[in-house]
Amino acid sequence: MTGAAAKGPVIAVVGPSGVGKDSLMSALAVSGPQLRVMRRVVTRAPEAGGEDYQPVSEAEFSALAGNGVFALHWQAHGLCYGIPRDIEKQREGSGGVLVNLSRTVLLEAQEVFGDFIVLSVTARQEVLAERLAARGREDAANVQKRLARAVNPLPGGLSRVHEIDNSGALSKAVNAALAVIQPERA
Ligand SMILES: Nc1ncnc2c1ncn2[C@@H]1O[C@H](COP(=O)(O)OP(=O)(O)OP(=O)(O)O)[C@@H](O)[C@H]1O
Ligand SMILES: O=P(O)(O)OC[C@H]1O[C@H](OP(=O)(O)O)[C@H](O)[C@@H]1O
Repeated sequence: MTGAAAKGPVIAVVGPSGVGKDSLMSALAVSGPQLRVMRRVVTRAPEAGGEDYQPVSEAEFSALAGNGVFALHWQAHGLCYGIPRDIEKQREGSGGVLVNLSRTVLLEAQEVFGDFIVLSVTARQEVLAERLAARGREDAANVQKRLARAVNPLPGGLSRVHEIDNSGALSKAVNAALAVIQPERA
């Protein structure tokens, strides 16, 4: 009789645009044993680059949402973002599933996922501006809008939040995040 494989936690990686959420998640998946990265559904143009996401049109997104495909979904930066219910399968046998979430849906996510850890990634404001400009994924107007959103606070009531400063070398942030995730998984 084989029982279901133990489920790893959902590890939300959150913070202002440009702080390094996707970079940190990719690096953690390489260096963190059995950590997985959840692929999101986003109404962003396929050629935008950056994270590995499933690009869909707004009409496709609302059909998916209407059919209950998402465990969680939200809107930000003029885009729609969805986390498929398949995340529960990804959790099985993992050390945790990393997912880039909006700070505005963290309380809902805590209810939905139960075993839930928040990595709140931070960096100095001037570092954010430099990184967004260098990345070049958004135009100047959109970069300004994203920078204005940087100061949004986390909601109260979250039970497991850890701040990860990514102002310096990415490797430093990766080690800090692993130090947090390992004991949480022990
Ligand atoms: N520690 C770091 N040092 C230098 N550059 C970094 C560091 N972390 C990330 N970057 C770079 O900064 C830019 C933004 O990183 P990334 O796209 O991972 O941020 P993000 O938080 O996912 O942004 P968004 O929310 O806009 O998707 C990228 O060009 C990335 O290569
Ligand atoms: O400011 P908040 O609400 O925390 O996040 C806003 C959006 O930015 C991030 O997505 P991406 O980095 O644009 O792909 C988040 O996942 C969210 O969708």
